[in-house]
Amino acid sequence: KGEPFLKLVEPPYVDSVDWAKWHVFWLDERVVPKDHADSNYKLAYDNFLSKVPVPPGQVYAINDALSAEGAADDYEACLKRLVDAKVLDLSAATGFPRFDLLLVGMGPDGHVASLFPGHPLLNESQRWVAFIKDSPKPPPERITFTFPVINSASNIAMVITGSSKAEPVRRALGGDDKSTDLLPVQMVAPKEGETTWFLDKGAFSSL
Ligand SMILES: O=C1O[C@H](COP(=O)(O)O)[C@@H](O)[C@H](O)[C@H]1O
Repeated sequence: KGEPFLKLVEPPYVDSVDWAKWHVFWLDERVVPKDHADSNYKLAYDNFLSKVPVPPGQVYAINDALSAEGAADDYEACLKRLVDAKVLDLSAATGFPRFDLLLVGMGPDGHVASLFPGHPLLNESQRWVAFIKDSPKPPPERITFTFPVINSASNIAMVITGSSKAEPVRRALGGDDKSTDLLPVQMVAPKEGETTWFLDKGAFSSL
């Protein structure tokens, strides 16, 4: 996951980044302990954050001692405190937080973050961070940024690998999708930002 960004931990890139300016968040997280094999924090820490000097106080993991509801409330409150402290901007267009860059993956079913096809959370319009307890992909309990937050970002990097993702990539980018229900990946449409797609041969193979 996020393979192109792993180059950043290697020379010459690692020395060309001002890591002290970074604040790192999770677009979605599974409600499991931070050292659990399913933890997105663990994935990012093991492969990326343990290798670069981002100040630990600027790495915002979820509170894994809380329930899914509690962790979503706590993460949203954390974002609101960072807006008050002027660490995080609000989008003038939407009133939701405006992240500089979101690194977004996609599942073979077209889900992004923990926003799954046909789930009521796709229509969440008020919350910044929501919880889900019936994720069709295990583990079932997660928290996730909502679409208003995703679509307020300045830049979105869609990083998608593997032929199992070719069909939803085709629906999103092929320009000939006649389906009436949009896949979550088709709902990624930043209002004032730019989306860049990073696809390997497998993910690109139906285009
Ligand atoms: O569960 C999740 O799945 C997607 C995609 O995962 P992949 O294993 O099919 O690459 C991911 O982007 C999301 O953030 C994650 O929590």
